Amino acid sequence: RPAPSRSPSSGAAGAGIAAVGESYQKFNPRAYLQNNYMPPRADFSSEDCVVPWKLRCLADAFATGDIYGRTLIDVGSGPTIYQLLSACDHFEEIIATDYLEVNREVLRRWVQDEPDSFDWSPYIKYVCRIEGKGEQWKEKEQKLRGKLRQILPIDVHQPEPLGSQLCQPADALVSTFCLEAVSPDRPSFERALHNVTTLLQPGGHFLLIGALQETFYLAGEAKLSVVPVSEADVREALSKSGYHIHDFRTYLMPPSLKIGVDDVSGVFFVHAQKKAVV
Ligand SMILES: C[S@@+](CC[C@H](N)C(=O)[O-])C[C@H]1O[C@@H](n2cnc3c(N)ncnc32)[C@H](O)[C@@H]1O
Ligand SMILES: O=S(=O)(c1ccc2c(c1)CN[C@@H](CF)C2)N1CCSCC1
Repeated sequence: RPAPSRSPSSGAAGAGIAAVGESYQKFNPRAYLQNNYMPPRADFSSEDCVVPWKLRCLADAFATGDIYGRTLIDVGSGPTIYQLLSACDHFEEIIATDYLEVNREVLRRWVQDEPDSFDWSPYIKYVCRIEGKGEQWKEKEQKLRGKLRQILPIDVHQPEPLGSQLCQPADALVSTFCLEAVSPDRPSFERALHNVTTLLQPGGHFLLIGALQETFYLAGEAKLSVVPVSEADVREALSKSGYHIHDFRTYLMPPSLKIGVDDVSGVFFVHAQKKAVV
């Protein structure tokens, strides 16, 4: 008998992952954007709100000047681009990725400035303001559109998440609300992190944002399961995948933002660096 396959497609782990993939077939990008990226969660009125906090985390990380290079890959982009706004001055090419064609199409339509695309201007204006470079928001919007040259399919549960499409490891990764939202349990979360780490060159930086202690979220008809993770769980997973953690911040979701679209308790931001091979 051949040795049991260790690929994620076999056994209980494979069944859990297959169920996640099935649940995403009902994911509605427009509903997801409405739930998370429009008021009340899209509130820019105070630095204490979740959007300013998250955009500040990303802007501060890039402002160090330590994170730059030729390519940055965004893992599990979904229908959103806010997570790339502070990156676009530091990379020649940004590669967006998602599991679903519906989300890749939403991103393509935004890049092409199609009339029915989501209005990210409040986010772009805010990032221009906190970066303090005097950049006009339309300038940053066009700059990001110009850098977003590839929008690729991805599956973080595969040992090679991008299949054979990646010619060389990226200089940096970004991933927001993806790994915990697509993993049925902690071991698959850790394996997914290990898999995406193969996309990053040694010494490369990873900006990882996610949900703390969340068990579900809604996106139209879809109700998606989320593996609840704590700060310690995230730190352990990063350590197992060979990262050094430069910065770890958490944000506690205020009751006013607990609006029934999920049961998230908080948000984490990590600036991690893949250890160079010695
Ligand atoms: C909660 S959304 C995050 C979207 C976006 N990054 C954000 O910050 O809002 C999770 C995303 O993971 C994608 N996804 C689902 N299964 C995946 C898989 N196996 N590998 C990679 N991405 C997957 C979904 O299509 C969805 O766009
Ligand atoms: O923290 S958010 O409200 C947010 C944004 C996205 C998500 C969640 C929370 C929680 N559920 C996740 C499901 F995976 C998706 N936020 C939305 C505005 S921009 C900063 C992030």
